[in-house]
Amino acid sequence: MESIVLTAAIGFGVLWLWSGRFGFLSKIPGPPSPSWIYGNMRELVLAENYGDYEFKWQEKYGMVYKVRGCFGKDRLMVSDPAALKYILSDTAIFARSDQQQRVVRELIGEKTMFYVHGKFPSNSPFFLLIPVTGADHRRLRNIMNPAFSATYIRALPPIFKKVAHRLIENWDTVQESQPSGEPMDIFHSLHDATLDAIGEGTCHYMIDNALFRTLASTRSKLGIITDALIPLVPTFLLRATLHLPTQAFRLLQKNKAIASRVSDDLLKSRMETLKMGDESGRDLLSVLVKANMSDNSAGRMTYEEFSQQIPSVVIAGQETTANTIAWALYELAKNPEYQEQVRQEIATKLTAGEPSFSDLDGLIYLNAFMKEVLRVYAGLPISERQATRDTVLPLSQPIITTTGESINEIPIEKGQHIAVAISAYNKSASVWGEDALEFKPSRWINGGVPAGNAVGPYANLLTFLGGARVCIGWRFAITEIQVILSELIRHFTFALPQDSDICCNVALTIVPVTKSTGSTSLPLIVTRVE
Ligand code: HEM
Repeated sequence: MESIVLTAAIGFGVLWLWSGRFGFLSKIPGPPSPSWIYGNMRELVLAENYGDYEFKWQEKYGMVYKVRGCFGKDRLMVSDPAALKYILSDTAIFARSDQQQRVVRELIGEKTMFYVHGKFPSNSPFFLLIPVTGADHRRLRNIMNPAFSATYIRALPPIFKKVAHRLIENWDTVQESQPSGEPMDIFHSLHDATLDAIGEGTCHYMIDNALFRTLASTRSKLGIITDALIPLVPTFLLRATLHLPTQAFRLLQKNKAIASRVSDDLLKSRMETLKMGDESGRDLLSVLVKANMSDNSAGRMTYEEFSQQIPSVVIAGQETTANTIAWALYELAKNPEYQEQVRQEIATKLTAGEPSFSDLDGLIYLNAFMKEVLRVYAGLPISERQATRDTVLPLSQPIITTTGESINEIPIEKGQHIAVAISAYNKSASVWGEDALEFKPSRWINGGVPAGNAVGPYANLLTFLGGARVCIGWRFAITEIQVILSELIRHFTFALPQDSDICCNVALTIVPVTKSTGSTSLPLIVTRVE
């Protein structure tokens, strides 16, 4: 009996691994795969600088091509605007991949807005039955949207300015304790600052930095294999693994427990305020607590849903924003002239008082620079999707198949993995021109950027994705970056140490890594402006 079950399981596994190998996708061109185990994944995610291979593949094969994943599974890399719009518009056809869904469910829970969607891709041998639908995602977004609207975000610059000044004090203290001109690692303190900004900007609450430490670490060969195997591992085994006593898993469990305790405290204290009749709060916490107390089923949020949204927002918004500011300071350190131009602009256009929305919008050089950072250093370079049913992907430009046909659309089979190539879209020559790979803030001033027909919500960038799952916090992030960057540039100059050897690695988001030490860090020479 045992041998029958074993043979059936192996047969099923082999079938699953080989499924799709002879479909239409076999005609889509792409780079040769150097390994059956890793496919092209090592080139994709372990490149010394993110995109070393990917951007060349895009140049050679165009905006839709095929790469091989682990164990021979094909995936489609997509940066074609028409295809992207189609993929991002309908979460019922293109859901997050089963690998991502399982990780999110174990790390946060199945009520987080990252998790809820339509049908689940069901070609995985252990596919899950999810008791929620796309309607739950829409309901959660509708409840949360007012706390991320332009009207609410307009109130945030003073909060972000306070956060920036705490960071400035922190850097002053570090500077006093070290010889002048010595490099200072700014990476981790930026993460603490963006955690403060999210806590105060969404809940008027200071999240304890010492407790909620970032998990940023880079990817490894083992991580690639683990990612590929996750959809195949039974849930009980996955849960048991996450409780293994390794440093990373302990930190993960601790963060989860803290997030749940913080949510409890927040709910209780804000409920008290509301019961006392103060309904004036418009921040995310007030919006969520009011929804939890609501009698109207369309606008109601259960306690479980409430407690999983706060950690989701922190996870989504802390690292992405901190890394973007880190890359901005790195580029300023590389471009001393542009840095001085931005500093002059801030000195003449921003008073020492509270910056308003329109003051921030009027900073031409700072905004051009920020857009270029968001374009070149898209925080999340790839987002995975999986088709929940057979469909046809439209293309804005025809591609030539390996059999020589010119095609304007690609048939997609249920279960197909799609990589939404965010960073590649932002660097595509057909969208941004021949100098797309260069870091060039002036393109935003001289009118060299595409107008209209945007895929993403801001400046035609895909950095915040687009469609139904567009980043809910994109306005929050833009305002936060504008305020924190302008205060840091006003108070400090930034220069690269002589032996600087920073690489751009991918963890989940893209992080600066010092090549000689292998550590996630960004040492810069930071000097007070007198
Ligand atoms: C530069 C900073 C940021 C970048 C580059 C960024 C990027 C993204 C991207 C690409 C997604 C889509 C992920 C996917 O579907 O695979 C996303 C979703 C999300 N982001 Fe952001 N984000 C940033 C800042 C923020 C901030 C500050 C917040 C909150 C305060 C936030 C909250 C969220 C949430 C809750 C989602 C999930 C939306 C949903 O599934 O409906 N993000 N973000």
